[in-house]
Amino acid sequence: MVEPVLQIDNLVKSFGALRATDGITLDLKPGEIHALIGPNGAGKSTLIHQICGTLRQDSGTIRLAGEDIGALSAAARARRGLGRTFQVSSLAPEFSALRNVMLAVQARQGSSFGFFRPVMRDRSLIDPAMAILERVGLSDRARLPAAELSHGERRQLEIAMALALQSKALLLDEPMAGMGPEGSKRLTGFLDTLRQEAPILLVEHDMDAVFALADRISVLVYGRIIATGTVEDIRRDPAVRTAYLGDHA
Ligand SMILES: Nc1ncnc2c1ncn2[C@@H]1O[C@H](COP(=O)(O)OP(=O)(O)OP(=O)(O)O)[C@@H](O)[C@H]1O
Repeated sequence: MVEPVLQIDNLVKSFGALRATDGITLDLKPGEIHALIGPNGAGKSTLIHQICGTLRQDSGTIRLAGEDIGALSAAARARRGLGRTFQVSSLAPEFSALRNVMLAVQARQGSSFGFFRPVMRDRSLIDPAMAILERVGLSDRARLPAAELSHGERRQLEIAMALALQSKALLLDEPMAGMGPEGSKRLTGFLDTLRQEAPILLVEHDMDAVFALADRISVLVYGRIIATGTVEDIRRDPAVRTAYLGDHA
C-alpha cells in the first residue's frame, strides 16, 4: 500500500456548541489531487486552518510524511514541507515576483531572511528562483512587484513560493476564486501538472475545475465527510446530490 503524504485522523474542532469539524479522517497520497467540496459553512476552511496550524484542533492527529505535526506552529509545519496558498495573499506586495521567490529559496537553504545582503545579485538564489517562475509560467513577470500581478498570477506566485520551499504537500484554498474563465482554465492546466511534484489537497467551489482535476473527492457537510470517491462515484452518490451537487451532477 502507498503511504499517504498527509494523514488526518478524527479531527475535531468546536466553536462553542458548533462542531465545525466533527471527526474528519482523510489522506493525501503521492501524485494525487484530493478535492474537498461542500456547501458554505461546511467546515472546509476550519479544516485547512487546522492542517496548516493557524487553528489548533480540539482532538485528532495530523501526520506529514509519517511525522505527527499536530502540535507544531504553522511556521514549523511550513518548514517541514506543508505548502499552502491562502484566500488572502501572503506575498510581500512591494517586492518583485522574483524577489518573493528568492526569499523562499533562501529560507529553504536555511539562511535567515537577509534583507541587507545584496540578494538581488546572488546567482545561487536567482537561478533556482527564475527556474521556478519559468515552471509556473511567470518568468516574463519576474521583475514586476507582486502587487501589480493579476489575481491569477498572484496565486501562481504563491504556488511558486511553495515549490521553492520544496513542499511535500500543497493545501490550496479556493485558488480559482475571483478568476475569470480563462484564468481558471490556465490554472487548471497548471495544477494538473503540479500534482507530480507535490500532492494537492484542493478546496474549491468551481466544480468544472474539481471534476477536471480530482483523483478523489471528499464531500464535507456540517463538519463531516459524507462521501469520498472518484469523480464518477461522487457524481452518482445520491446523498451527495441531495446535500450539495444538485443540478451540477
Ligand atoms: N472563529 C470562528 N468562531 C466561531 N465560529 C466559526 C469560526 N470559524 C468558523 N466558524 C463557523 O464554523 C462553521 C464552518 O465554517 P468554515 O468557514 O470552516 O466553512 P467553509 O466550508 O470553509 O465555508 P465557505 O465555503 O463559505 O468558505 C461555520 O458555521 C462558521 O460560521
